[in-house]
Amino acid sequence: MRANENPPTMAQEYSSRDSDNGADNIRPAFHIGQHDSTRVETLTNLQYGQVLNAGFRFVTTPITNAHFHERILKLVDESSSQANGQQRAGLRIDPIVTSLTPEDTNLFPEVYTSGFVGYASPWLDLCSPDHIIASISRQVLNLEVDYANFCGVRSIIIPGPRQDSAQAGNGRGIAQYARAIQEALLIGSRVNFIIHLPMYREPGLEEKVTQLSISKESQEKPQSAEEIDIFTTWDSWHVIRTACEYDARLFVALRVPRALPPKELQMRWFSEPIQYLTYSPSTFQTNKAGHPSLGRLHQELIHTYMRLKHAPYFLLCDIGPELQDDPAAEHRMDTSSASEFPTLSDAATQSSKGERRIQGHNAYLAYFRHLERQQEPYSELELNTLTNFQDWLQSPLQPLSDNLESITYEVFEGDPVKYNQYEFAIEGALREWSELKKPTSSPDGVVIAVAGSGRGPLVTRALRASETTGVPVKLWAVEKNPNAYVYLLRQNQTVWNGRVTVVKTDMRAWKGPLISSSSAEAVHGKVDILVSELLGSFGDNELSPECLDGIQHVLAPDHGISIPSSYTAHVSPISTPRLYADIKSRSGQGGADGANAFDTPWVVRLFALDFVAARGVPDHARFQQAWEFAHPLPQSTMDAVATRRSGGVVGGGGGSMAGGVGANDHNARECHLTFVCRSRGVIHGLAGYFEAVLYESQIKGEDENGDKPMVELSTLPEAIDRKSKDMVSWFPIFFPLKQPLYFPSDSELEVTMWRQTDDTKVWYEWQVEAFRWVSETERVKVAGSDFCSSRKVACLM
Ligand SMILES: C[S@@+](CC[C@H](N)C(=O)[O-])C[C@H]1O[C@@H](n2cnc3c(N)ncnc32)[C@H](O)[C@@H]1O
Repeated sequence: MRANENPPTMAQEYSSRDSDNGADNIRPAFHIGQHDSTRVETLTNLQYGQVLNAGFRFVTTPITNAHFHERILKLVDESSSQANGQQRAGLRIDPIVTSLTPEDTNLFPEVYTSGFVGYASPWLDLCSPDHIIASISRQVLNLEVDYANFCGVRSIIIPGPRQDSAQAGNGRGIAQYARAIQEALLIGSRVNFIIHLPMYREPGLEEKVTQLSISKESQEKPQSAEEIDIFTTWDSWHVIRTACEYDARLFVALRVPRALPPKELQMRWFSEPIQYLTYSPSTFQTNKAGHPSLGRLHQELIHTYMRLKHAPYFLLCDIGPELQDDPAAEHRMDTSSASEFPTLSDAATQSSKGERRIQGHNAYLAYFRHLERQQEPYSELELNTLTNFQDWLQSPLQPLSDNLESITYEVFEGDPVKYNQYEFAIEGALREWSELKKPTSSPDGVVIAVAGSGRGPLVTRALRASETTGVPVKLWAVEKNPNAYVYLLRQNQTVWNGRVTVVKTDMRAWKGPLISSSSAEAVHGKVDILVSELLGSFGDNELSPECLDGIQHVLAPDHGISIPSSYTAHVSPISTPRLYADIKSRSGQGGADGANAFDTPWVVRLFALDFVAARGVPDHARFQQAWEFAHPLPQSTMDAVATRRSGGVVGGGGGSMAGGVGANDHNARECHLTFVCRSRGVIHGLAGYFEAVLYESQIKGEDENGDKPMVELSTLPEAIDRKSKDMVSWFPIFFPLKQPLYFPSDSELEVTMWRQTDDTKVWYEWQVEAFRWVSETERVKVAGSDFCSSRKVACLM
């Protein structure tokens, strides 16, 4: 995990224990709330109790009532006639919505109010091209937000932009909507804002929401299937949250459609801050027994979303329960309209909603409880570690310049997969030594040095490999951390039976195994197998190349090998709005982490993300290799480095790269990669991974296919299961962009990265540009990120 801080543990409320069958299975818990779109007044205490008794955890409430709606409609009417006169006089005076009166609302602060989720008036039209309607809508929203905030309501759902209004004026409507939300965020300073949006706009299913006023002709014409652009709702959301600067109090309530869109869009939403998944009767199908159910794809979607640490809640809309004890409820049923929300301005459309209040509505809730029980239980690893670390930003470790604590080593040692792979690799190498009769640097056996031994787990594995293969070894443990050195000495006494020689030194200053110190000058021997684990989440970011270069001179020149023998860094551009918001809020805070929050790569278990690059495009894979390092370096490179360093002071033949101008130039790298993106989107940075070849056998035809077996590590999502399944020692690294970079559909994202080095430090630089083909031969740049630099990622000193 390369973790030096721990996230808060997964709260118990995020999981449910299955005690039905006596098993101790913990699985994601479903929090299910209820929304009734015909409700025009706050629930009474009794009604609230009924909803809870029916098995719901929370319920939505209107903030204002029908009286207020009527007052506003009157204001719209009056203002519209006045506006005609003003327009003729060349004036534009916006009407003023006066404050709420006790008649305008039934919501008052009560002990249970914080259990309510406010639902802003559905008849608002914040995008309206009619400035009177837009202005009144905005003012009403502000009043409702302010009042709900006062009452202690902690979340308010706001119906998303009306499509017909939003489309008017070339996106002006959405901008207007976004601006109104931004203003409301300032007013309701303690409230979370949740924008209720469909996953995508389904032609013909566009809700006929009642409005303050809009002419019938402006209702959109039905779209044909080919015309559907499934990203338009996401576009609107992107405009809104961008205008609100990724405010941490802004979320989405996602209306799940009956026909799910392609995975691409599902994953796009997965990466967004979804607070609720909302379902109405139309989402469901009926099973053979006549009960509501959801198809396999819907179940998969729920399963995927429920693995999130902050999993969305479910909001069941218009499925009951009937609140019969309230006389007004009956009345509401009779007068509600066929549209989703009641209107006073269009009585003609009113009809009974009785048919939508399906009998046996609790079947929906029962079905969701059934789905809850179907969720796969968390594995031990998920429960104790992986879920907690989801999207949790950590500073990369710097084991060279810092001395790690025992607890950090303990975390490393908790992952057997890495150590198993190392043991296989050492076994393979030892077999090679015995089968090919390779020379050894000591008469007592193959000389193995574990460089950077930590508390010694690789030493233990090397001893085990020797026992398994029957190949005798001489073992050296080299560690610069003085505290870990004490631990290693103790391990040698208590566990390794004195079979290991422990040396406390920076490996770059080590002169090799001491053969004799009796004469005036100490004699040092060579090492046959150099084992090290100095890899970071991006492979080279913990300075493995520099450290190994520095110790290479102790390796037997003709036959010595390094485990690992090579490692590669890989990147992919990703959309991670939640991480962006997190980094943005840190960057405003100052402090060690905050000041340069965008100039730092972060180690993070990326989870709520969307890989924007297409898969399977020849030469433009979703994950691409940035660069590679291999060990040992060819002698010619070492000679060139030595020449460059010749002016510097390097103690006793050590290989330190420090001390001479340009001595580390050979470890600089650069890459320029092109990623193809079919759908439009936004990226917030680059996900970084690594792969390492620990050992590749020199004995041909050794495995069942006659190939040379390879022992590898990989953190790449596409390869980890094949190469090092269940390995959790490393989480990915994230290179953030200072500003989100939006790109149109069919774009190419060009990523340029540098591994920079001088004689004291190593750092990364990165930049992304978006291009689009405008003809067969011409490509134009459509967007570009700032130039980003980690300034200093790791110190060589
Ligand atoms: C990532 S830890 C691995 C520890 C151990 N091998 C394991 O797998 O648990 C890297 C270790 O290398 C040590 N190290 C890093 N650079 C070193 C250097 N230049 N010389 C000696 N030790 C070094 C660190 O102190 C740390 O103990």
